[in-house]
Amino acid sequence: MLRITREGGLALWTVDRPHRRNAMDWATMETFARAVEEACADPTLRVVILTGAEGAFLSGADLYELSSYRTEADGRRLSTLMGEALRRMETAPWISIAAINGPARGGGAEVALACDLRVMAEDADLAFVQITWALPPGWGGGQRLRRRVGLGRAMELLLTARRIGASEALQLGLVERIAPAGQALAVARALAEEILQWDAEAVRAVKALLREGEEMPYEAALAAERERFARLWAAPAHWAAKARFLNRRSM
Ligand SMILES: CC[C@@H](C(=O)O)C(=O)SCCNC(=O)CCNC(=O)[C@H](O)C(C)(C)COP(=O)(O)OP(=O)(O)OC[C@H]1O[C@@H](n2cnc3c(N)ncnc32)[C@H](O)[C@@H]1OP(=O)(O)O
Repeated sequence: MLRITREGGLALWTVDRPHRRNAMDWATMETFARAVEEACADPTLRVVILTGAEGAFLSGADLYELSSYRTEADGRRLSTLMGEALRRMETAPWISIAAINGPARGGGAEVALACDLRVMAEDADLAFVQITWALPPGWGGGQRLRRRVGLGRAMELLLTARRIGASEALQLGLVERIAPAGQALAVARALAEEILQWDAEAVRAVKALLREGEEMPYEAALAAERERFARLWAAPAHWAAKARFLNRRSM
């Protein structure tokens, strides 16, 4: 199951199947996909933290349940359901943070990569183990990994399925912050609070311009960035922030 709690503009999504090390069964994947859609329709949501229950992040898809789904159509249903949900998360107006609190395997590593930001506990690890199941990645993790670490390194990680510890993950640019053991969620919350202090429209603009810049020709991305800047220049939040600076000596 996916447990969802909400505190103001922050939502916490916890994959809660500890007896399976938070492997996602169909019901959890469908709930996850629905949660992404509903979150995209909620203008008050600003940050989603995604984590796993009881010391594991996500161990991918549920290998027990999936062993009864053997056809190509089943494979397509699986890669479409999660592939589309993760893509939607990338274009969502809110910021997603993966709190990697324990092992992330296969599809679990792909989910982490699709988030906007990642905090990883120093004793957690990530592994793209798809090849050990005679599969390539199918939830978009191959493309995301290549864009992040380059072709050769992505090839090496996908073809060895080796475990990547927190300091290597940081060095490779696979995660943005490292947390002490047991503190991934706390550090992710602190990161969320840092983001929540800023103007919501400006945060959305930063995400949008960085995400769209990955997909647009350079000149078009620069033009889109200039346009977003101009729009927010005229917004009240910008002038309120400037007024706080300009008036600070008269207070
Ligand atoms: C189809 C999508 C595909 C993809 O694109 O990659 C996948 O995601 S396939 C799944 C890929 N994931 C894995 O291969 C991970 C397998 N699990 C592990 O390597 C380890 O369990 C762990 C995650 C490193 C945790 O190890 P540990 O802490 O030692 O726990 P256990 O191994 O004892 O597991 C406890 C319990 O959980 C069950 N489990 C773990 N992972 C899965 C899973 N992905 N699906 C179903 N069940 C899982 C494990 O079997 C144990 O239960 P019992 O067998 O009942 O004891």
